[in-house]
Amino acid sequence: MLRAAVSRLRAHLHPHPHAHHHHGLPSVTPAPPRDPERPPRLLVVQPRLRPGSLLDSKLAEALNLANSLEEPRDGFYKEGLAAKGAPPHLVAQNPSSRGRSHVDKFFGPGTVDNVKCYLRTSESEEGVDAVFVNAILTGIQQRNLEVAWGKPVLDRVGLIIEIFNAHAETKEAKLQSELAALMYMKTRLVRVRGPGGRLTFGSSGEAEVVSARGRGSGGRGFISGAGETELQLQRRRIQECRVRLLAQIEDVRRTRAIQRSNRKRHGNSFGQELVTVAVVGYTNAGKSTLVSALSETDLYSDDRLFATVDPRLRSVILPSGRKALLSDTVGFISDLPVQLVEAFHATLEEVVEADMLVHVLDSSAPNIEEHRSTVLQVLQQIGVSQDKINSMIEVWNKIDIVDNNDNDVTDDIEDEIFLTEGEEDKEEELFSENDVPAEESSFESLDDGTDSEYLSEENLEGNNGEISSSLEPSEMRAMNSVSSSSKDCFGELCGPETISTDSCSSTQPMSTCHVKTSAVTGTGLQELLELIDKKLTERQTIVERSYGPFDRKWRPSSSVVGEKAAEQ
Ligand SMILES: Nc1nc2c(ncn2[C@@H]2O[C@H](COP(=O)(O)OP(=O)(O)OP(=O)(O)O)[C@@H](O)[C@H]2O)c(=O)[nH]1
Ligand SMILES: [Mg+2]
Repeated sequence: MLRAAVSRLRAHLHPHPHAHHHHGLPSVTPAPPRDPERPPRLLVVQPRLRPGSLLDSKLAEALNLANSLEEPRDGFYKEGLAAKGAPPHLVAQNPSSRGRSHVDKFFGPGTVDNVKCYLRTSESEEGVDAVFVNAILTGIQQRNLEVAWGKPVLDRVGLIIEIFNAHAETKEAKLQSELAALMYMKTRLVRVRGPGGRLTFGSSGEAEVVSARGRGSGGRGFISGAGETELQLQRRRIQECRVRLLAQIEDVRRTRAIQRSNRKRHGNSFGQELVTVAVVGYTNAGKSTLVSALSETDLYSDDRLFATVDPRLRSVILPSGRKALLSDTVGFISDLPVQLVEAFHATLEEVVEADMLVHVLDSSAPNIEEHRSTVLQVLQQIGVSQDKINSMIEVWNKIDIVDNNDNDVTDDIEDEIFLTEGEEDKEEELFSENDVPAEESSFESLDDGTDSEYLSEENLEGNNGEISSSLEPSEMRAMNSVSSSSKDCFGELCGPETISTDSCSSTQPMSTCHVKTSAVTGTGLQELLELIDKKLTERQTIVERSYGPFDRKWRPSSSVVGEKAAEQ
Protein backbone atom coordinates (compact mmCIF):
# COMPACT_ATOMS: atom_id res chain seq x y z
CA MET A 1 0.00 0.00 0.00
CA LEU A 2 2.81 2.28 0.90
CA ARG A 3 4.56 1.32 -2.29
CA ALA A 4 1.48 2.36 -4.23
CA ALA A 5 1.36 5.64 -2.35
CA VAL A 6 4.95 6.36 -3.16
CA SER A 7 4.37 5.45 -6.78
CA ARG A 8 1.50 7.85 -6.94
CA LEU A 9 3.54 10.55 -5.33
CA ARG A 10 6.38 9.87 -7.67
CA ALA A 11 4.09 9.96 -10.67
CA HIS A 12 2.78 13.28 -9.53
CA LEU A 13 6.15 14.82 -8.95
CA HIS A 14 7.73 13.21 -11.88
CA PRO A 15 5.07 12.83 -14.47
CA HIS A 16 6.80 10.62 -16.96
CA PRO A 17 7.12 6.97 -17.35
CA HIS A 18 10.80 6.30 -16.97
CA ALA A 19 10.24 5.12 -13.50
CA HIS A 20 7.18 3.17 -14.22
CA HIS A 21 6.95 1.78 -17.64
CA HIS A 22 5.84 -1.30 -15.91
CA HIS A 23 3.04 0.63 -14.24
CA GLY A 24 1.86 2.12 -17.50
CA LEU A 25 1.88 5.78 -16.48
CA PRO A 26 1.56 8.52 -19.09
CA SER A 27 4.63 9.66 -20.96
CA VAL A 28 6.00 13.13 -21.65
CA THR A 29 5.62 13.01 -25.38
CA PRO A 30 3.01 10.80 -26.91
CA ALA A 31 5.11 7.68 -27.34
CA PRO A 32 4.17 5.10 -29.91
CA PRO A 33 1.82 2.58 -28.38
CA ARG A 34 3.87 -0.11 -26.79
CA ASP A 35 3.32 -3.43 -25.21
CA PRO A 36 2.95 -2.74 -21.49
CA GLU A 37 4.53 -6.12 -20.79
CA ARG A 38 7.66 -5.17 -22.68
CA PRO A 39 10.52 -3.91 -20.52
CA PRO A 40 11.41 -0.27 -21.20
CA ARG A 41 13.82 0.39 -24.01
CA LEU A 42 16.55 2.79 -22.99
CA LEU A 43 19.00 4.73 -25.11
CA VAL A 44 22.34 4.64 -23.29
CA VAL A 45 24.45 7.80 -23.43
CA GLN A 46 27.94 7.10 -22.11
CA PRO A 47 30.30 10.05 -21.52
CA ARG A 48 33.70 9.22 -22.98
CA LEU A 49 36.40 8.07 -20.57
CA ARG A 50 40.11 7.48 -20.87
CA PRO A 51 41.77 5.11 -21.28
CA GLY A 52 39.77 3.14 -23.83
CA SER A 53 39.69 0.07 -21.63
CA LEU A 54 37.94 2.04 -18.89
CA LEU A 55 35.40 3.33 -21.41
CA ASP A 56 34.80 -0.22 -22.63
CA SER A 57 34.12 -1.57 -19.17
CA LYS A 58 31.93 1.37 -18.13
CA LEU A 59 29.97 1.13 -21.35
CA ALA A 60 29.52 -2.61 -20.91
CA GLU A 61 28.26 -1.98 -17.37
CA ALA A 62 25.91 0.77 -18.60
CA LEU A 63 24.44 -1.54 -21.25
CA ASN A 64 23.99 -4.24 -18.66
CA LEU A 65 22.29 -1.77 -16.31
CA ALA A 66 19.97 -0.63 -19.10
CA ASN A 67 19.02 -4.23 -19.82
CA SER A 68 18.52 -5.04 -16.16
CA LEU A 69 15.53 -2.76 -15.65
CA GLU A 70 12.78 -5.28 -15.81
CA GLU A 71 10.27 -6.55 -13.35
CA PRO A 72 10.17 -10.32 -12.96
CA ARG A 73 6.76 -11.92 -13.23
CA ASP A 74 6.17 -14.74 -10.77
CA GLY A 75 9.87 -14.76 -10.08
CA PHE A 76 10.93 -15.04 -13.72
CA TYR A 77 11.97 -12.65 -16.43
CA LYS A 78 10.34 -12.78 -19.80
CA GLU A 79 13.54 -13.48 -21.66
CA GLY A 80 17.15 -14.18 -20.86
CA LEU A 81 19.50 -11.23 -20.84
CA ALA A 82 21.59 -12.73 -23.63
CA ALA A 83 18.53 -12.76 -25.90
CA LYS A 84 18.10 -9.03 -25.48
CA GLY A 85 21.29 -7.93 -27.21
CA ALA A 86 22.93 -4.58 -26.56
CA PRO A 87 20.52 -1.65 -26.21
CA PRO A 88 21.04 1.38 -28.49
CA HIS A 89 23.87 3.56 -27.25
CA LEU A 90 26.03 6.56 -27.99
CA VAL A 91 29.41 7.60 -26.67
CA ALA A 92 29.41 11.33 -26.03
CA GLN A 93 32.08 13.87 -25.28
CA ASN A 94 32.62 13.95 -21.56
CA PRO A 95 32.10 17.50 -20.31
CA SER A 96 33.65 16.86 -16.93
CA SER A 97 36.87 15.50 -18.41
CA ARG A 98 37.58 19.01 -19.64
CA GLY A 99 36.62 20.55 -16.38
CA ARG A 100 33.76 22.44 -17.93
CA SER A 101 30.70 20.51 -17.03
CA HIS A 102 27.69 22.44 -18.24
CA VAL A 103 25.65 23.50 -15.27
CA ASP A 104 22.34 23.59 -17.08
CA LYS A 105 22.40 20.45 -19.21
CA PHE A 106 25.57 18.58 -18.24
CA PHE A 107 26.49 18.03 -21.90
CA GLY A 108 27.51 20.66 -24.40
CA PRO A 109 25.02 21.90 -27.01
CA GLY A 110 26.54 19.64 -29.71
CA THR A 111 25.88 16.51 -27.71
CA VAL A 112 22.40 17.58 -26.74
CA ASP A 113 21.54 18.16 -30.42
CA ASN A 114 23.05 14.92 -31.59
CA VAL A 115 21.13 12.87 -29.09
CA LYS A 116 17.99 14.70 -30.15
CA CYS A 117 18.69 13.81 -33.78
CA TYR A 118 19.31 10.23 -32.86
CA LEU A 119 16.03 10.07 -30.97
CA ARG A 120 14.16 11.62 -33.87
CA THR A 121 15.49 9.10 -36.37
CA SER A 122 15.05 6.15 -34.05
CA GLU A 123 11.44 7.11 -33.41
CA SER A 124 10.43 5.62 -36.74
CA GLU A 125 12.12 2.35 -35.86
CA GLU A 126 11.60 0.53 -32.60
CA GLY A 127 11.53 3.68 -30.54
CA VAL A 128 13.16 4.52 -27.25
CA ASP A 129 11.18 4.96 -24.05
CA ALA A 130 13.77 6.90 -22.06
CA VAL A 131 17.38 8.04 -22.14
CA PHE A 132 19.89 6.70 -19.63
CA VAL A 133 22.86 9.01 -19.06
CA ASN A 134 25.60 7.02 -17.32
CA ALA A 135 26.67 9.87 -15.03
CA ILE A 136 25.28 11.59 -11.98
CA LEU A 137 23.11 14.54 -13.00
CA THR A 138 21.64 17.28 -10.87
CA GLY A 139 17.87 17.63 -10.81
CA ILE A 140 18.07 20.68 -13.02
CA GLN A 141 20.29 19.02 -15.60
CA GLN A 142 17.99 16.04 -15.71
CA ARG A 143 14.94 18.19 -16.20
CA ASN A 144 16.56 20.36 -18.88
CA LEU A 145 17.68 17.31 -20.81
CA GLU A 146 14.16 15.93 -20.61
CA VAL A 147 12.84 19.14 -22.06
CA ALA A 148 15.47 19.15 -24.81
CA TRP A 149 15.03 15.51 -25.77
CA GLY A 150 11.32 15.15 -25.12
CA LYS A 151 12.00 11.88 -23.31
CA PRO A 152 12.32 10.89 -19.69
CA VAL A 153 15.95 10.96 -18.60
CA LEU A 154 17.47 8.66 -16.00
CA ASP A 155 20.87 9.18 -14.52
CA ARG A 156 23.02 6.43 -13.03
CA VAL A 157 21.59 6.69 -9.53
CA GLY A 158 18.02 6.96 -10.80
CA LEU A 159 18.35 3.85 -12.94
CA ILE A 160 19.93 1.81 -10.17
CA ILE A 161 17.10 2.77 -7.82
CA GLU A 162 14.56 1.78 -10.45
CA ILE A 163 16.28 -1.59 -10.81
CA PHE A 164 16.20 -2.05 -7.03
CA ASN A 165 12.52 -1.25 -7.11
CA ALA A 166 11.77 -3.60 -9.95
CA HIS A 167 13.72 -6.51 -8.47
CA ALA A 168 12.73 -6.19 -4.82
CA GLU A 169 10.44 -8.96 -3.70
CA THR A 170 10.46 -9.20 0.05
CA LYS A 171 8.84 -6.57 2.23
CA GLU A 172 12.22 -5.59 3.57
CA ALA A 173 13.79 -5.01 0.17
CA LYS A 174 10.71 -3.16 -1.07
CA LEU A 175 10.68 -0.82 1.89
CA GLN A 176 14.34 -0.05 1.52
CA SER A 177 14.22 0.61 -2.19
CA GLU A 178 11.22 2.87 -1.69
CA LEU A 179 13.21 4.79 0.87
CA ALA A 180 16.13 5.05 -1.56
CA ALA A 181 13.74 6.38 -4.20
CA LEU A 182 12.31 8.95 -1.83
CA MET A 183 15.69 10.19 -0.73
CA TYR A 184 16.75 10.53 -4.33
CA MET A 185 13.57 12.31 -5.29
CA LYS A 186 13.91 14.77 -2.47
CA THR A 187 17.01 16.26 -4.06
CA ARG A 188 15.30 16.41 -7.40
CA LEU A 189 12.31 18.64 -6.85
CA VAL A 190 12.45 21.39 -9.42
CA ARG A 191 9.99 23.91 -10.65
CA VAL A 192 9.49 24.43 -14.32
CA ARG A 193 7.55 27.18 -16.01
CA GLY A 194 4.78 25.45 -17.94
CA PRO A 195 3.50 26.43 -21.38
CA GLY A 196 0.89 28.76 -19.92
CA GLY A 197 3.46 30.51 -17.75
CA ARG A 198 2.37 28.49 -14.74
CA LEU A 199 4.98 26.93 -12.61
CA THR A 200 4.53 23.21 -12.68
CA PHE A 201 6.53 20.13 -11.86
CA GLY A 202 7.86 17.88 -14.50
CA SER A 203 9.18 18.38 -17.94
CA SER A 204 6.28 19.94 -19.76
CA GLY A 205 7.59 23.47 -19.52
CA GLU A 206 10.46 25.42 -20.93
CA ALA A 207 13.73 25.64 -19.17
CA GLU A 208 13.17 28.20 -16.50
CA VAL A 209 14.02 25.90 -13.70
CA VAL A 210 14.43 26.80 -10.09
CA SER A 211 16.21 24.55 -7.71
CA ALA A 212 14.06 22.73 -5.25
CA ARG A 213 16.69 23.27 -2.65
CA GLY A 214 14.77 26.43 -1.97
CA ARG A 215 16.71 29.27 -3.44
CA GLY A 216 13.52 31.02 -2.55
CA SER A 217 11.59 33.64 -4.42
CA GLY A 218 14.77 35.50 -5.40
CA GLY A 219 12.92 38.53 -6.73
CA ARG A 220 10.64 36.48 -8.90
CA GLY A 221 7.56 38.23 -7.67
CA PHE A 222 4.16 36.69 -7.45
CA ILE A 223 4.76 33.42 -9.29
CA SER A 224 7.40 32.27 -6.89
CA GLY A 225 5.03 32.57 -3.97
CA ALA A 226 2.65 30.01 -5.38
CA GLY A 227 5.52 27.81 -6.49
CA GLU A 228 7.11 27.76 -3.09
CA THR A 229 3.89 26.63 -1.51
CA GLU A 230 3.58 23.79 -3.92
CA LEU A 231 7.19 22.82 -3.42
CA GLN A 232 6.77 22.88 0.31
CA LEU A 233 3.74 20.69 -0.02
CA GLN A 234 5.68 18.16 -2.06
CA ARG A 235 8.51 18.23 0.41
CA ARG A 236 6.16 17.67 3.30
CA ARG A 237 4.57 14.71 1.57
CA ILE A 238 7.97 13.21 0.95
CA GLN A 239 8.93 13.83 4.53
CA GLU A 240 5.77 12.13 5.82
CA CYS A 241 6.37 9.17 3.56
CA ARG A 242 9.95 8.94 4.70
CA VAL A 243 9.02 8.94 8.37
CA ARG A 244 6.56 6.12 7.79
CA LEU A 245 9.07 4.09 5.80
CA LEU A 246 11.74 4.59 8.42
CA ALA A 247 9.39 3.36 11.14
CA GLN A 248 8.60 0.23 9.16
CA ILE A 249 12.24 -0.37 8.37
CA GLU A 250 13.02 -0.01 12.06
CA ASP A 251 10.58 -2.90 12.67
CA VAL A 252 12.43 -4.99 10.12
CA ARG A 253 15.73 -4.18 11.77
CA ARG A 254 14.44 -5.12 15.19
CA THR A 255 13.10 -8.45 13.93
CA ARG A 256 16.42 -9.18 12.24
CA ALA A 257 18.34 -8.34 15.38
CA ILE A 258 16.17 -10.71 17.41
CA GLN A 259 16.64 -13.46 14.83
CA ARG A 260 20.38 -12.92 14.91
CA SER A 261 20.62 -13.12 18.65
CA ASN A 262 18.46 -16.26 18.66
CA ARG A 263 20.81 -17.86 16.19
CA LYS A 264 23.73 -16.96 18.37
CA ARG A 265 22.08 -18.16 21.55
CA HIS A 266 20.60 -21.42 20.37
CA GLY A 267 23.27 -22.25 17.83
CA ASN A 268 23.23 -25.57 16.06
CA SER A 269 22.24 -28.99 17.33
CA PHE A 270 25.70 -29.56 18.86
CA GLY A 271 25.26 -26.53 21.03
CA GLN A 272 27.88 -24.70 18.99
CA GLU A 273 27.32 -21.05 18.24
CA LEU A 274 25.86 -20.73 14.74
CA VAL A 275 28.21 -18.47 12.82
CA THR A 276 27.29 -16.28 9.89
CA VAL A 277 29.49 -15.73 6.88
CA ALA A 278 28.39 -12.79 4.74
CA VAL A 279 29.13 -13.06 1.04
CA VAL A 280 29.74 -9.60 -0.38
CA GLY A 281 30.94 -8.24 -3.70
CA TYR A 282 30.31 -6.10 -6.74
CA THR A 283 27.04 -6.77 -8.51
CA ASN A 284 27.16 -9.74 -10.91
CA ALA A 285 30.34 -11.16 -9.36
CA GLY A 286 28.58 -14.47 -8.82
CA LYS A 287 27.65 -14.27 -5.13
CA SER A 288 24.29 -16.01 -5.45
CA THR A 289 25.70 -18.69 -7.75
CA LEU A 290 28.51 -19.30 -5.28
CA VAL A 291 26.23 -19.46 -2.23
CA SER A 292 23.94 -21.85 -4.12
CA ALA A 293 26.85 -24.07 -5.11
CA LEU A 294 28.34 -24.12 -1.61
CA SER A 295 25.06 -24.83 0.11
CA GLU A 296 23.71 -27.07 -2.64
CA THR A 297 20.56 -25.01 -2.81
CA ASP A 298 19.05 -22.94 -5.53
CA LEU A 299 19.26 -19.17 -5.26
CA TYR A 300 18.23 -16.91 -8.05
CA SER A 301 21.20 -15.89 -10.17
CA ASP A 302 21.16 -13.95 -13.37
CA ASP A 303 23.30 -11.83 -15.63
CA ARG A 304 21.09 -8.87 -14.78
CA LEU A 305 22.72 -6.45 -12.40
CA PHE A 306 21.18 -6.45 -8.93
CA ALA A 307 19.50 -9.78 -9.52
CA THR A 308 19.57 -10.10 -5.73
CA VAL A 309 17.99 -7.31 -3.74
CA ASP A 310 16.50 -9.56 -1.09
CA PRO A 311 18.92 -10.89 1.48
CA ARG A 312 18.98 -14.68 1.87
CA LEU A 313 20.56 -17.05 4.34
CA ARG A 314 21.64 -20.57 3.44
CA SER A 315 23.19 -23.11 5.72
CA VAL A 316 26.30 -25.01 4.82
CA ILE A 317 28.20 -27.85 6.50
CA LEU A 318 31.90 -27.08 6.64
CA PRO A 319 34.55 -29.84 6.26
CA SER A 320 34.98 -30.00 10.07
CA GLY A 321 31.30 -30.80 10.43
CA ARG A 322 30.52 -27.37 11.81
CA LYS A 323 27.42 -25.70 10.43
CA ALA A 324 27.54 -22.10 9.26
CA LEU A 325 25.08 -19.72 7.66
CA LEU A 326 26.01 -18.06 4.41
CA SER A 327 24.31 -14.77 3.82
CA ASP A 328 23.83 -13.70 0.21
CA THR A 329 23.12 -10.04 -0.16
CA VAL A 330 22.66 -7.11 -2.51
CA GLY A 331 25.68 -6.36 -4.69
CA PHE A 332 27.62 -3.12 -4.66
CA ILE A 333 28.35 -0.78 -7.57
CA SER A 334 30.58 2.25 -8.08
CA ASP A 335 29.36 5.85 -7.76
CA LEU A 336 26.42 5.19 -5.47
CA PRO A 337 25.79 8.11 -3.13
CA VAL A 338 26.11 7.16 0.49
CA GLN A 339 22.45 7.89 1.32
CA LEU A 340 21.43 5.08 -0.98
CA VAL A 341 23.74 2.68 0.75
CA GLU A 342 22.17 3.91 3.98
CA ALA A 343 18.68 3.12 2.72
CA PHE A 344 19.73 -0.53 2.70
CA HIS A 345 20.90 -0.30 6.26
CA ALA A 346 18.66 -3.10 7.57
CA THR A 347 19.89 -5.55 4.94
CA LEU A 348 23.50 -4.49 5.19
CA GLU A 349 23.46 -4.85 8.95
CA GLU A 350 23.62 -8.57 8.26
CA VAL A 351 27.05 -7.87 6.73
CA VAL A 352 28.20 -5.65 9.59
CA GLU A 353 27.14 -8.22 12.16
CA ALA A 354 28.49 -11.28 10.33
CA ASP A 355 31.25 -13.25 11.98
CA MET A 356 33.26 -13.30 8.81
CA LEU A 357 33.19 -11.90 5.29
CA VAL A 358 33.85 -13.52 1.95
CA HIS A 359 34.48 -11.05 -0.87
CA VAL A 360 33.57 -12.42 -4.29
CA LEU A 361 35.30 -10.81 -7.27
CA ASP A 362 34.56 -11.48 -10.92
CA SER A 363 38.10 -12.24 -12.05
CA SER A 364 37.06 -11.91 -15.69
CA ALA A 365 36.06 -8.25 -15.23
CA PRO A 366 38.57 -5.93 -16.88
CA ASN A 367 38.27 -3.32 -14.13
CA ILE A 368 38.51 -5.72 -11.23
CA GLU A 369 40.60 -3.25 -9.24
CA GLU A 370 37.81 -0.68 -9.35
CA HIS A 371 35.33 -3.32 -8.27
CA ARG A 372 37.55 -4.30 -5.38
CA SER A 373 38.03 -0.75 -4.14
CA THR A 374 34.31 0.03 -4.50
CA VAL A 375 33.46 -2.93 -2.30
CA LEU A 376 36.07 -2.03 0.31
CA GLN A 377 34.81 1.53 0.38
CA VAL A 378 31.19 0.48 0.86
CA LEU A 379 32.18 -1.93 3.62
CA GLN A 380 33.88 0.91 5.44
CA GLN A 381 30.90 3.19 4.85
CA ILE A 382 28.46 0.77 6.41
CA GLY A 383 30.67 0.38 9.47
CA VAL A 384 32.40 -2.96 9.07
CA SER A 385 35.42 -3.01 11.38
CA GLN A 386 38.85 -2.79 9.81
CA ASP A 387 39.79 -6.05 11.49
CA LYS A 388 36.99 -7.84 9.77
CA ILE A 389 37.89 -6.28 6.43
CA ASN A 390 41.50 -7.33 6.84
CA SER A 391 40.65 -10.90 7.68
CA MET A 392 38.21 -11.23 4.79
CA ILE A 393 38.69 -14.09 2.32
CA GLU A 394 38.83 -13.00 -1.30
CA VAL A 395 37.25 -15.27 -3.88
CA TRP A 396 38.39 -14.82 -7.46
CA ASN A 397 35.36 -16.25 -9.13
CA LYS A 398 34.56 -17.05 -12.77
CA ILE A 399 38.04 -18.44 -13.14
CA ASP A 400 36.66 -20.69 -15.87
CA ILE A 401 36.32 -17.77 -18.26
CA VAL A 402 39.40 -15.77 -17.38
CA ASP A 403 41.60 -17.05 -20.17
CA ASN A 404 39.29 -16.23 -23.01
CA ASN A 405 37.83 -12.94 -21.88
CA ASP A 406 40.09 -10.77 -24.01
CA ASN A 407 37.47 -9.67 -26.47
CA ASP A 408 34.11 -10.37 -25.00
CA VAL A 409 33.51 -6.92 -23.58
CA THR A 410 33.22 -4.98 -26.79
CA ASP A 411 32.28 -7.68 -29.25
CA ASP A 412 28.78 -6.46 -29.79
CA ILE A 413 29.40 -2.88 -28.78
CA GLU A 414 31.85 -1.66 -31.35
CA ASP A 415 29.67 -1.35 -34.42
CA GLU A 416 27.14 0.86 -32.75
CA ILE A 417 29.38 3.60 -31.50
CA PHE A 418 28.69 6.83 -33.32
CA LEU A 419 30.96 9.36 -34.94
CA THR A 420 29.97 12.71 -36.27
CA GLU A 421 31.27 13.95 -39.56
CA GLY A 422 34.27 16.12 -39.36
CA GLU A 423 35.66 14.33 -36.40
CA GLU A 424 37.01 11.32 -38.26
CA ASP A 425 40.67 12.08 -38.35
CA LYS A 426 40.88 13.01 -34.77
CA GLU A 427 38.92 10.03 -33.58
CA GLU A 428 40.98 7.69 -35.68
CA GLU A 429 43.98 9.07 -33.95
CA LEU A 430 42.37 8.53 -30.60
CA PHE A 431 41.55 4.95 -31.21
CA SER A 432 44.89 3.98 -32.61
CA GLU A 433 46.59 5.62 -29.67
CA ASN A 434 44.85 3.16 -27.46
CA ASP A 435 47.60 0.77 -28.37
CA VAL A 436 49.92 2.34 -25.88
CA PRO A 437 49.86 0.96 -22.37
CA ALA A 438 46.94 2.16 -20.33
CA GLU A 439 49.00 4.08 -17.79
CA GLU A 440 50.60 6.21 -20.47
CA SER A 441 47.58 6.99 -22.54
CA SER A 442 46.10 10.32 -21.71
CA PHE A 443 44.15 11.92 -24.49
CA GLU A 444 42.63 14.85 -22.80
CA SER A 445 44.71 17.31 -24.79
CA LEU A 446 43.26 15.97 -28.03
CA ASP A 447 39.82 17.10 -27.03
CA ASP A 448 40.04 20.65 -28.12
CA GLY A 449 36.51 21.72 -27.60
CA THR A 450 34.92 21.15 -30.99
CA ASP A 451 31.26 20.53 -30.80
CA SER A 452 31.25 17.36 -32.83
CA GLU A 453 30.91 14.81 -30.17
CA TYR A 454 30.46 11.39 -31.64
CA LEU A 455 32.42 8.68 -33.23
CA SER A 456 30.90 7.66 -36.50
CA GLU A 457 30.12 4.14 -37.43
CA GLU A 458 32.03 4.02 -40.71
CA ASN A 459 35.09 5.16 -38.94
CA LEU A 460 35.37 2.18 -36.80
CA GLU A 461 35.93 -0.02 -39.80
CA GLY A 462 39.47 -1.09 -39.81
CA ASN A 463 39.91 0.14 -36.30
CA ASN A 464 38.37 -2.81 -34.57
CA GLY A 465 41.75 -4.35 -34.09
CA GLU A 466 42.95 -1.39 -32.16
CA ILE A 467 39.89 -1.27 -29.99
CA SER A 468 40.16 -4.90 -29.07
CA SER A 469 43.83 -4.64 -28.42
CA SER A 470 43.22 -1.71 -26.13
CA LEU A 471 41.14 -4.04 -24.10
CA GLU A 472 43.95 -6.04 -22.74
CA PRO A 473 43.33 -5.09 -19.15
CA SER A 474 46.34 -3.91 -17.30
CA GLU A 475 44.49 -4.88 -14.16
CA MET A 476 44.61 -8.50 -15.18
CA ARG A 477 48.34 -8.26 -15.43
CA ALA A 478 48.43 -6.70 -12.03
CA MET A 479 46.21 -9.43 -10.74
CA ASN A 480 48.37 -12.17 -12.15
CA SER A 481 51.36 -10.75 -10.44
CA VAL A 482 49.48 -10.69 -7.15
CA SER A 483 48.51 -14.23 -7.84
CA SER A 484 52.07 -15.40 -8.21
CA SER A 485 53.22 -13.53 -5.15
CA SER A 486 50.51 -15.10 -3.05
CA LYS A 487 51.22 -18.64 -4.15
CA ASP A 488 52.15 -19.72 -0.63
CA CYS A 489 48.66 -19.12 0.54
CA PHE A 490 46.76 -19.97 -2.52
CA GLY A 491 44.84 -23.21 -2.48
CA GLU A 492 46.16 -24.00 0.94
CA LEU A 493 44.96 -23.10 4.34
CA CYS A 494 46.02 -19.80 5.70
CA GLY A 495 46.04 -20.75 9.31
CA PRO A 496 48.46 -19.79 12.03
CA GLU A 497 51.20 -21.86 10.37
CA THR A 498 51.22 -19.68 7.27
CA ILE A 499 49.94 -16.52 8.80
CA SER A 500 53.36 -15.01 9.11
CA THR A 501 53.87 -15.19 5.33
CA ASP A 502 53.23 -11.93 3.54
CA SER A 503 50.33 -13.21 1.54
CA CYS A 504 48.09 -14.10 4.39
CA SER A 505 48.91 -12.03 7.38
CA SER A 506 45.83 -10.45 8.76
CA THR A 507 47.93 -7.80 10.35
CA GLN A 508 48.64 -6.46 6.90
CA PRO A 509 45.74 -4.69 5.34
CA MET A 510 44.87 -5.64 1.78
CA SER A 511 46.96 -8.77 1.65
CA THR A 512 43.96 -10.98 1.97
CA CYS A 513 43.83 -14.70 1.47
CA HIS A 514 42.32 -15.62 -1.80
CA VAL A 515 40.89 -18.66 -3.51
CA LYS A 516 40.22 -19.00 -7.22
CA THR A 517 36.84 -20.51 -7.89
CA SER A 518 34.29 -21.19 -10.50
CA ALA A 519 30.83 -21.27 -9.01
CA VAL A 520 29.66 -22.85 -12.26
CA THR A 521 32.15 -25.72 -12.62
CA GLY A 522 32.80 -26.16 -8.90
CA THR A 523 36.53 -25.46 -9.09
CA GLY A 524 37.98 -24.27 -5.80
CA LEU A 525 34.79 -24.65 -3.77
CA GLN A 526 36.25 -27.30 -1.47
CA GLU A 527 39.30 -25.08 -0.81
CA LEU A 528 37.02 -22.19 -0.04
CA LEU A 529 35.02 -24.21 2.47
CA GLU A 530 38.21 -25.38 4.13
CA LEU A 531 39.51 -21.86 4.32
CA ILE A 532 36.27 -20.59 5.87
CA ASP A 533 36.43 -23.43 8.36
CA LYS A 534 39.99 -22.66 9.27
CA LYS A 535 39.38 -18.95 9.67
CA LEU A 536 36.36 -19.59 11.86
CA THR A 537 38.26 -21.96 14.09
CA GLU A 538 41.03 -19.43 14.39
CA ARG A 539 38.58 -16.73 15.30
CA GLN A 540 36.84 -18.89 17.86
CA THR A 541 40.12 -19.72 19.57
CA ILE A 542 40.83 -16.04 19.88
CA VAL A 543 37.39 -15.25 21.22
CA GLU A 544 37.72 -18.02 23.78
CA ARG A 545 41.10 -16.76 24.88
CA SER A 546 39.96 -13.23 25.31
CA TYR A 547 38.87 -12.00 28.70
CA GLY A 548 36.31 -9.29 28.30
CA PRO A 549 33.70 -8.13 25.81
CA PHE A 550 36.05 -5.50 24.47
CA ASP A 551 38.51 -8.10 23.36
CA ARG A 552 36.06 -10.00 21.24
CA LYS A 553 37.58 -8.81 18.02
CA TRP A 554 39.63 -10.78 15.58
CA ARG A 555 43.33 -10.49 16.22
CA PRO A 556 46.29 -12.50 15.09
CA SER A 557 46.98 -15.21 17.60
CA SER A 558 49.37 -14.25 20.35
CA SER A 559 51.95 -16.77 19.14
CA VAL A 560 52.22 -14.90 15.83
CA VAL A 561 52.54 -11.60 17.58
CA GLY A 562 55.21 -13.18 19.74
CA GLU A 563 57.07 -14.44 16.68
CA LYS A 564 56.92 -11.02 15.08
CA ALA A 565 58.21 -9.40 18.21
CA ALA A 566 61.03 -11.92 18.40
CA GLU A 567 62.03 -11.09 14.81
CA GLN A 568 62.47 -7.43 15.58
N1 LIG B 1 31.38 -18.52 -16.22
C1 LIG B 1 30.98 -18.29 -14.97
N2 LIG B 1 29.84 -17.61 -14.77
C2 LIG B 1 29.45 -17.40 -13.49
C3 LIG B 1 30.21 -17.87 -12.38
N3 LIG B 1 29.57 -17.49 -11.26
C4 LIG B 1 28.46 -16.83 -11.64
N4 LIG B 1 28.38 -16.78 -12.99
C5 LIG B 1 27.35 -16.12 -13.79
O1 LIG B 1 27.40 -14.73 -13.52
C6 LIG B 1 26.10 -14.16 -13.52
C7 LIG B 1 25.84 -13.44 -12.22
O2 LIG B 1 25.78 -14.37 -11.18
P1 LIG B 1 24.98 -14.09 -9.83
O3 LIG B 1 25.23 -15.24 -8.93
O4 LIG B 1 23.59 -13.69 -10.11
O5 LIG B 1 25.80 -12.81 -9.34
P2 LIG B 1 25.55 -11.95 -8.03
O6 LIG B 1 26.89 -11.56 -7.52
O7 LIG B 1 24.64 -12.66 -7.11
O8 LIG B 1 24.88 -10.68 -8.68
P3 LIG B 1 23.78 -9.65 -8.06
O9 LIG B 1 22.83 -10.41 -7.22
O10 LIG B 1 23.16 -9.13 -9.30
O11 LIG B 1 24.55 -8.63 -7.32
C8 LIG B 1 25.13 -15.32 -13.75
O12 LIG B 1 24.78 -15.33 -15.11
C9 LIG B 1 25.94 -16.55 -13.39
O13 LIG B 1 25.55 -17.69 -14.12
C10 LIG B 1 31.43 -18.58 -12.65
O14 LIG B 1 32.16 -19.02 -11.79
N5 LIG B 1 31.76 -18.76 -13.97
MG1 LIG C 1 22.85 -12.24 -6.45
